[in-house]
Amino acid sequence: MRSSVIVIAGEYEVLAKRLAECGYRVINIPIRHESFRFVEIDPDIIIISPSCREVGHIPDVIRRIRSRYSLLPIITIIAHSSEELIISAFRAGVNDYFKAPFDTDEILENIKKYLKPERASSQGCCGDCISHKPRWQPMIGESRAMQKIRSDIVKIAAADMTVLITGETGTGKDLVAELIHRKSPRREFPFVCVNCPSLPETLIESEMFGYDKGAFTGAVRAKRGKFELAAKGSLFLDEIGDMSLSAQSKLLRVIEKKEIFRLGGQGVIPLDVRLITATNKDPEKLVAEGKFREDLFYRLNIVRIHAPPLRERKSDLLSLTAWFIQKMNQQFGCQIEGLTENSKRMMYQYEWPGNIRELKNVIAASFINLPRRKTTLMDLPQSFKAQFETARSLPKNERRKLVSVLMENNWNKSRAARKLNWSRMTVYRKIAKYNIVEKRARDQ
Ligand SMILES: Nc1ncnc2c1ncn2[C@@H]1O[C@H](COP(=O)(O)OP(=O)(O)OP(=O)(O)O)[C@@H](O)[C@H]1O
Repeated sequence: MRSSVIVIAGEYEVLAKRLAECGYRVINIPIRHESFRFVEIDPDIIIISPSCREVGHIPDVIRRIRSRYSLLPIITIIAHSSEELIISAFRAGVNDYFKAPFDTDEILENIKKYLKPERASSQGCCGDCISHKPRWQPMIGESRAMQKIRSDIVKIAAADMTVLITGETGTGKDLVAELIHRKSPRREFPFVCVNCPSLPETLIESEMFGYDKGAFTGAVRAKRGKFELAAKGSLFLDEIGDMSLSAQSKLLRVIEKKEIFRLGGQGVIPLDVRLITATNKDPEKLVAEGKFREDLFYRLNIVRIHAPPLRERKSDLLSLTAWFIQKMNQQFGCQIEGLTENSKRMMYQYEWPGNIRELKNVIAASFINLPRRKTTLMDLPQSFKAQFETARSLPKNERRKLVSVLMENNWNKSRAARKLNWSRMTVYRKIAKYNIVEKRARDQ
């Protein structure tokens, strides 16, 4: 088994030396101007250790890494921290943070916790590859919608068909994909996950189909692509709606021919994988707009599962909250029992645009204040409370809400998007959907 690879973004010589002594392969990269595409490195963990001048970039750096590597453990070391910064780091997806100066042994212990054997043996590069024995996570929720999804998963898993999972961001599509694999006859074989937008255009073929030795300058040894790595198992193509048109045509060819060729390879490799794809976009709309090939869409949309937004299954809020609190209790060595009635009320009233991921991040951030027995309103992160207040002050009707925020912000779409906690694309989409025309306040 190869040694675990630890990337340190920024400087921390003492720690780097100690990790190397412990047998880890340590790679140091700069924080600034870094693309965070670890194509060759395939790290097991990343430690972000910024200089004083770089501290403010932490949330952005974490977000950029997270967008490509949804499962990669990220730890940050902060010398001059504020509560706000730590919360932003959690919201951006960090797993753990340490305040410098820290005890090196303590951080070593924590690193071990994140280096699970299955991760250390995973292979791959862009995006995350989950190997034969992934750390499976349960799917929490007893709402009618979740019960339906569970029973659909069981039925779909047994039928070896291509699946398309749709749903807003953070609704648990990755989890659904993992469950389909886990319950399928292919469960003993790999579940390989590819984050489509993180695959650079120039590397798509070598990453997906692999290459033989000497296929191009620098190909000193043969490499298996994702399709081969997933042999007899499942290949999960996440964020398929963001795949370029040229990548789509390559994928279509493989699906139609049911075979792949390695770059520079002679033989044909028959395809034996189950394809699972997911998108947080509306695939029919992408097809209508010419952004997604219709022929490919029909090949992928054989069985469909839709993960509903959290606002439509609020009865799951309490069990999800309890689950995340329990996980954080283990992580931080706390014994929090749950939420106070006021906190619960606030959680119920909120619409959760970031869905379960947002809920998880809010709970994680509430641990910063190390609540005593129950999480009070005081413990909930300030940013969440501000978001809640904004949402509450807006009209319920979505069109009216959007118009009112646009007017408030002088029709600046970026500011309106920030205020609504939507992406700019969502703002533009909704403007089109509701036929909103920029007018003076009195005309709307
Ligand atoms: N039902 C659930 N029970 C427990 N945890 C969940 C559940 N659904 C989602 N999560 C957790 O919420 C987070 C977001 O889920 P996931 O990454 O699967 O969402 P997604 O829909 O794939 O998001 P995106 O479209 O942004 O990729 C993950 O940490 C996941 O483990």
